[in-house]
Amino acid sequence: MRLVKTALTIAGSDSGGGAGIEADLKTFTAFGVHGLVAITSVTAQNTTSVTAIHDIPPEVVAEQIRAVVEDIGVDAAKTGMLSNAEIIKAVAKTVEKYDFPLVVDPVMIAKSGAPLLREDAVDALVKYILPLATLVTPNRFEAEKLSGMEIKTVEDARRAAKKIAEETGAKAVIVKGGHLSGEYAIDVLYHNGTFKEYRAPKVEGCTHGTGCSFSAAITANLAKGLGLEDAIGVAKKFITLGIATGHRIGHGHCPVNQSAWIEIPAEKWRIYKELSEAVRKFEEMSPVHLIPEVGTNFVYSLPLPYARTIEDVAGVKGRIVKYGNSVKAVGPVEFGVSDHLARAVLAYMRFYPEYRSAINVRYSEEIVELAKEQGLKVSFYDRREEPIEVKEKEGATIPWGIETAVKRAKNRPDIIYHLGDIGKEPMIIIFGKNPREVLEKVRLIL
Ligand SMILES: Nc1ncnc2c1ncn2[C@@H]1O[C@H](COP(=O)(O)OP(=O)(O)OP(=O)(O)O)[C@@H](O)[C@H]1O
Ligand SMILES: Cc1ncc(COP(=O)(O)O)c(N)n1
Repeated sequence: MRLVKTALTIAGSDSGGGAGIEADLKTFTAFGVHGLVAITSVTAQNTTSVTAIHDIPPEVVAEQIRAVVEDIGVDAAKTGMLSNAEIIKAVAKTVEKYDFPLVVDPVMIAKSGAPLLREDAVDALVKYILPLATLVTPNRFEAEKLSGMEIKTVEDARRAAKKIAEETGAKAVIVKGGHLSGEYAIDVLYHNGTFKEYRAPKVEGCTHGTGCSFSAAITANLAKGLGLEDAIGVAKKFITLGIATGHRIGHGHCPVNQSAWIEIPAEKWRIYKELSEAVRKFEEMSPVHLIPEVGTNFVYSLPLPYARTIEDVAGVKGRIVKYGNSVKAVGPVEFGVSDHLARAVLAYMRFYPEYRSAINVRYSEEIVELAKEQGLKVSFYDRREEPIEVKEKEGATIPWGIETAVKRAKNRPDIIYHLGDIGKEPMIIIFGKNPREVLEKVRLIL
């Protein structure tokens, strides 16, 4: 029995790795599905433009499909860029022999504006491929072309989805709302005579390859056995995260980040383990004199671009407190449990992205002097210099303080302290790349 599920993408290659086959394979991997490919066309492409297109002979496209279906087996398939009518006919003739679910992303024009489907091939797509589709995933412009209607609102999208399904014989149609105006990205599914909406807040981010990755995510989840509506629900979460966390590469439309889906949970687990271990070691050191009145926290953040809010930073729930002659973590390591120190590390990471961990300890002149003697770089900020507009903004003091201290220092400071204010205890914060490095600095001042 084959334990791993397989998904096949029949699509073009994007040398920029943002869309096409490359996006599909990364998406399949993110869902733990083994990816198979039938390449239809090789494009020379980056984030700004498509500069060459070389179509693969139709019989070679068909043979790639046959080769993998007959040996490995395909649990679900998708099509992307099909480029010309001959390839479309060859693909239709081949896939109709098999009974796997088929998601059709009717790719027509790249985000950068280049046509990826010949004008005269649209009819072939409608005639040969759409009748075989389990789901068709047009964006606004593709849906306008396929339905012959103008789409400006979600209501228009509903009518277009129904019309495309009824006229082409596709089993289901989802008209995507990425190109519609409004604060939500709303996709409208028409399936079994009913409508369902999928919505997510529109995010600022990277959108090259969204359509490819979205349809690949649906395909992967169909391969895993989810029903169509559930598969789309997962894909919607996946694509929203991928857009929000895209790496800003190239000079044009940056690509969706397909790894975020697995990288964030994996990183969170590593952070949890490393920080828990470091907290245990800190307890063993029993540094009672380093614990301030408000307690100590010890934090470790997700790397950028995933570190966005305090929810992305792990800390000790209830902080670390004095307990007789020892120190004790009140609760376990969790994400989103630190406020002040998490803000400090997020602010510090804006200048030094690799420095993701920090601990706060009691302020005293001796500790600061000792740190300097040990070769640690020290900087500070003065809460009395805080501008009024910063004071009035909730949660803005610490980022302002860290920025001020970082800018004041000639070199990267290992330690930043402040002398307190009315009702605010003075404090020292020690930064490091990871909890282990932070502990080494704590040892130096012990
Ligand atoms: N800025 C955004 N924020 C959140 N979701 C978005 C955004 N833009 C697009 N989406 C979602 O991404 C998915 C793909 O939609 P889109 O309309 O961008 O497809 P597309 O134009 O085919 O993509 P592409 O051609 O870039 O590959 C849909 O679920 C859509 O709602
Ligand atoms: C090979 C290939 N397939 C599909 C797309 C569409 O993606 P986008 O509209 O995001 O450019 C593309 N640019 N290249």
